[in-house]
Amino acid sequence: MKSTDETLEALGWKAYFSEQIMGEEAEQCRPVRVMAVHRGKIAVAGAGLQCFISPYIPGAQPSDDHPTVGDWLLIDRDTLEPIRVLGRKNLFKRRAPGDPRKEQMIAANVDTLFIVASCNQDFSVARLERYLVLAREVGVDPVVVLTKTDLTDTPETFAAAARAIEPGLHVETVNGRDPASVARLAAWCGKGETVALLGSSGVGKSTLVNTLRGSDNIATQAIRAGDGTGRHTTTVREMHRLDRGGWLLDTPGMRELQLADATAGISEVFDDFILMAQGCRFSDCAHGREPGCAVRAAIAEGTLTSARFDRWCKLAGEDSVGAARHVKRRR
Ligand SMILES: Nc1nc2c(ncn2[C@@H]2O[C@H](COP(=O)(O)OP(=O)(O)OP(=O)(O)O)[C@@H](O)[C@H]2O)c(=O)[nH]1
Ligand SMILES: [Zn+2]
Repeated sequence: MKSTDETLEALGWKAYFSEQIMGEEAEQCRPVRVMAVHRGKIAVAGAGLQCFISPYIPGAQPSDDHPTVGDWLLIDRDTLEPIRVLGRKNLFKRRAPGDPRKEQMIAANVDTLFIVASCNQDFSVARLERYLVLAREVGVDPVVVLTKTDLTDTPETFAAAARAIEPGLHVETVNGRDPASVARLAAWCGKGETVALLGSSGVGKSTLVNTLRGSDNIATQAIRAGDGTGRHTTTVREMHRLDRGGWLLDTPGMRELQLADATAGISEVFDDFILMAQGCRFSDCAHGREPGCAVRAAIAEGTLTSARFDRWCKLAGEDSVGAARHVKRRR
């Protein structure tokens, strides 16, 4: 066990978690955040505490929540044994490679998801929409971060295209290599805030991570030192401290998340579209040549662009089971 001057708030403790602990439990247990998951042990941090403990909760059922990185965990004050995982704000998971029936947890309790894209020929509204679907599905607030502003004369054109996806969507343009420019993301990276990043290969995620992490990673190093195995501990999943006091959950699994992991979220990004489709004469309207199709009418009137309609069809097709089910439920 190692003592630190870390407070729970600095680790991301919020009312959402404290409200889950009642009288007796509060006396016998203390909350800690899971900072890293290793084989057979987890690194946890609490108010004035950093240590490695066993991830196995005595008496837990296979269906119970098991600790993953980002989780808040109650541990026994005396034995440091894990007691239970607190209810999560959100959970990133994916189908386990090799066994699609199994789910693999990636990260929990993320406050903000940076959806990263670049201001160049790789920019794609359709791709951004997919990531937004995923953010909605997971229940995390998205911020679109458009990188490589230094390589274009018109970053605002890209930003405008992204903003048009959804009213109120946060879109920021940055030069990922320039700390002064990345400072635009400060509001989401402050003390106790947890962020994660998603985006295609080459858009500048690693560059952004390096700029956001800034100088040194004191907390992680302390945990590693406490482990006694130095810097080469095989870390499966880990939280990284950001320069501004926040935390970054950056794991290989996070970056590989696919739309297949999102199911019902499509309907939220395309909420207006789905409402419109409820006006079709036939409940199973395919919005083709059917009479009384409200969607075709909206396209003709110009209230719905055919490009957006095409994107919805494409997304709904890729995720047909989930999307169809969700649309039906809402009728
Ligand atoms: N000019 C400029 N180059 C950038 C910017 N951000 C990233 N790059 C460059 O773009 C290339 C790809 O950046 P990475 O940070 O490796 O991209 P990534 O998203 O982590 O890519 P993967 O590791 O494949 O997922 C590198 O050569 C970076 O130096 C930027 O804002 N401006
Ligand atoms: Zn229709």
